[in-house]
This record gives sequence, C-alpha cells and structure tokens, in this order.
Amino acid sequence: MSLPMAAKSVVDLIESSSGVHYSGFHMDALNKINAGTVPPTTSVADHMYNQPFVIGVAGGAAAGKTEVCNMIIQQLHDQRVVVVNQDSFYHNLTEEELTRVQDYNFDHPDAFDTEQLLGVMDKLKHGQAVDIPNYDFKSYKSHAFPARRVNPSDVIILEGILIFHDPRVRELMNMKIFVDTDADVRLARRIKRDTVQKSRDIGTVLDQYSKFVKPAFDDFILPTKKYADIIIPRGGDNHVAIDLIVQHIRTKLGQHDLCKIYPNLYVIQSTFQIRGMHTLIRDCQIKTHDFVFYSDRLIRLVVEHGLGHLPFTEKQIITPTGSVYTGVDFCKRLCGVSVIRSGESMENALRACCKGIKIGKILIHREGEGDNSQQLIYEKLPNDISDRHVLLLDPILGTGNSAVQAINLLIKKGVPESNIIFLNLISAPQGVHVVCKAFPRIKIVTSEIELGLNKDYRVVPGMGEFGDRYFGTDDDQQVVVPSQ
Ligand SMILES: Nc1ncnc2c1ncn2[C@@H]1O[C@H](COP(=O)(O)OP(=O)(O)O)[C@@H](O)[C@H]1O
Ligand SMILES: Nc1ccn([C@@H]2O[C@H](COP(=O)(O)O)[C@@H](O)[C@H]2O)c(=O)n1
Ligand SMILES: [Mg+2]
Repeated sequence: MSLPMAAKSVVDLIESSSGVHYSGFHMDALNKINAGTVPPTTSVADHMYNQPFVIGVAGGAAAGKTEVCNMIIQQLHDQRVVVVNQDSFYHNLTEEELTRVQDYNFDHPDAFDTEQLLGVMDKLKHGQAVDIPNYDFKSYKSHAFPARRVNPSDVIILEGILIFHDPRVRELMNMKIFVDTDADVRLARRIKRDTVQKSRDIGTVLDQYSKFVKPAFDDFILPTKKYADIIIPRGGDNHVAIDLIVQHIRTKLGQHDLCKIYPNLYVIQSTFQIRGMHTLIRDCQIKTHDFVFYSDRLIRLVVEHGLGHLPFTEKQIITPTGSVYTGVDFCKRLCGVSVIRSGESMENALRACCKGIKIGKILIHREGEGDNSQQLIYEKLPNDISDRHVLLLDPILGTGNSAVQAINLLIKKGVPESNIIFLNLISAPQGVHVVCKAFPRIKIVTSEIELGLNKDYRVVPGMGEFGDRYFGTDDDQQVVVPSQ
C-alpha cells in the first residue's frame, strides 16, 4: 500500500512504538483493510503493529526465574503478557544421544536451537501468533506434547538460563533481569524439583549438577550477569524488586511514542476497565443509553486527569482530631470551553467535578473534507477568560483543524497557550502533530491514541459521529460493518 507523504512520518512513528494500546488495532483488522473490506486509512502500512515490551529473565537453574515471571504476570494483570521459555527450544536428542543422556550437557549454549527462538520472536514482534514446542523434560523430546499457541502480546517475557548468551537475543530485550540466588539454594531446589517432578534419582541429579550444571553456570550463565539491567537477589522472595520492575514496565507501556515526542501529551494509563469501556462505545451496535453511560464514565476520567494538570497552592487545614493536614487548594481561576456539539457531551463531567464552573462555547463548521476547511461560526466565552485556565472540551481530535481554530480563538482572547488543557476521548496522531506543533505549550489529555485517519479524514478505528451518537440523533446514520 502506498502512503501519502504526510502520513509516512506517522507510520514511522507508530512502527517504533514501544507498545501502548493503539485502540485495540490488531492484525485481523489489518488483514481486512488489506482485503479491501475496511476502508484504508492514511496511516496504515503492511507492517504496522504494536511493538511489545520484551523482558529477558536469566539466572541459574532453579534460581526462581519462573517464580519471578509469574509474579510479574500477576501484577501486570491489565496487560497481555506472554512467557517464552528458552527450554522450549532445546534441540531434540539423536537416538545415540538418548542412549547416553547422562553425558549430554543441557546447560551448554549449543543445547538450544537459538535460530528457532529468534524466528519465533520475530513473528511475535511482527504481530503474528506462533506455535512454540512444549518441551518434555522426561522424554527429552520437544514434540511429545502438542505445541503451545502464543498470541502477540503487549509484554513478552523471555526466560531461560542462557537467554542473555546470544547477542541477537539480548538485542530484542527492552529490560534484562538476572535472578541471583545462592548456589546452595539452587541446588536444594533442583534436587527437590528433579526428584519429584522429573522422577529422577538423587544420584543422577547430583552427578549432572557437578558434571554440567555447576561448570556451565560458572562458564556461561554467571558471565551474562553483566548484561542485566536489574539483578534480583533472592528471586521471588524479593517483593520490593518485583514491585519496582512492574512499576517500570507500566510506565514504559503507558508511554506512547507520541508522548515521548510531545511531553505535553498525556495518554491516561490504560486498564481493562478503560479498554472495556472503549470496546463498548466503539461498537457500532451499542444502544444510545449505553453509549452515553460509558462515554460519561470515560469522559469523567479524562476530565479528572486534566484537572490534575492545573496549578495548585499549598493549604493547611485542621482535621477533627486537631491535627494539621498540609494539602493543596484547587485552582479557582478556571473555565471550560466546549466545541459544539460533541464537546457539549463533556460539560456534565466538568460541572460534576468543578462546582459552578463557567463553560463557554465555540461552534466551528466543517466545510468540505480537506485541510483548512473549517469556519468559525459562533463563540460565547467568559469575558475574563484571559485570566483563567481553560479546559477545552472536544471528545475527538482528528485532523486537528477545528482544534487549531478553537485554540487560536482562545489565544486571540488573551488566554496564554500554557493555560489551555485540551481534553479528548480519542486522538488521531495526525491531529496530535498538528496541535502540538502549532501550540507546543498547551497540554492534551486523551484516553486513547487512534490508528489514524481514513481517506475521508475520519478517525479510525474511531467511534463515528460522537455528537450524534451521544445525543441520539444518529438514527439514519450509515454504519459500515466490515465483512468477516
Ligand atoms: N522464593 C521461593 N521460595 C521457595 N521455593 C521457591 C521459591 N522460588 C522458587 N521456588 C521453587 O524452586 C523451584 C525452582 O523455581 P523456578 O522458579 O522454577 O526456578 P527456575 O525457573 O529459575 O528454574 C520450584 O520448585 C519452585 O517452586
Ligand atoms: N531434558 C532436560 C533439559 C534440561 N534440563 C535442565 O534444566 C535446567 C534449565 O531449566 P530451568 O527451568 O531450571 O531454567 C538446566 O539446568 C538443565 O540442566 C534437564 O535436567 N533435562
Ligand atoms: Mg523455569
């Protein structure tokens, strides 16, 4: 698919994204677009997908790597996380090797099929599902059990004793963790695990340990500790380390690439609740009352987040226990401005948060579809707006043309650019570029960044004509349902 020049930079940007949600856009949607059943967008390339956040977890055998991975997964409960174990890529043994399995070194880098692992990671990073062998430690075979289907995810954890050994594998990782557990503890756990789970006798376990496991740890595993970004002593017992790691991953996942380019763009932290609400209101089949209910919930979150960016002053009060509480006082010089008509859907949430707030209005007419097709029709703003912080309300940022008109008007009225906070439910990258480039000091708060704009300059995946859907005037609206 060829791309217009203007859209290319957005595609490049999206390609390099480190993984926040692009409005639930997935490969099947891309396939439909390629098949012509969904209108193409101005910013879709064949290789567009979310780049997962890849975490490497290395450490000696029985150090607690799996335990650490499980704890990370549990704490990242609102993200799609998948673990890829290096064990899955053990080479199958030849008949001869099988007869003398006690002489086989399972702790040597050559025991693993690293090319296959790289192939799997390449597919996952390109948004494709993969089938990963399910290695059987008892029969030493990688095809004894059915393969495990792994879908592309927000976070991929690559776990294994020698996962830092090959530089090509290391390069895939955004974060490297080394689980550093005392050798005696590792040996004790290994004896227990191998005798109970693998039904091996203790003599065999100890022979393998002294012949291969310990030397390989010293020669190959320990030397990779230097590549780690984080070393976790005591493995899964180290709750502080796990908490810090999870916090870091959350920050990275929440940091959209656009946010890195434009520090004044704030995408609210995605949770299952937020994605669930987006799923509902984006659904073309939803009933008006549900659309309003879930839009209101999301709008409230955006408004609350936006209010958090207002300046504050310190305030001390006395609590009923007679204690002094040092808190903050809300910013009082504040008003809202809604862009008619969809912006009016955000007024209730603003009123609910800011008692008695003044709300002005701007009506911009969209004439034609291209650039510079907007016309200011009406405005009614508080007289003293230049002294106020302004929360500009428009649920959808598309091309950015209306937003630029509205912001220009506010600036003409004397509002300092840095006093404007633009609140959206969804924002197209194109609009973000246009607004942030024209007004680098305003803040944009949004709940999701969209894939882009279609040939009609409509936001996709989008949610249609927001005002019509919210105010129930969308009865005769055509809905394009992509064929399956
Ligand atoms: N913090 C811990 N306390 C007690 N036992 C643990 C702990 N972490 C792991 N284990 C046990 O030790 C064994 C090895 O842990 P595992 O996480 O599978 O290690 P690895 O994946 O590094 O080989 C398992 O049987 C596991 O249940
Ligand atoms: N057939 C096999 C294959 C591997 N091992 C041992 O497993 C250890 C790696 O797994 P971890 O979960 O502990 O990382 C490694 O030390 C191999 O010796 C085995 O015993 N049998
Ligand atoms: Mg393990």
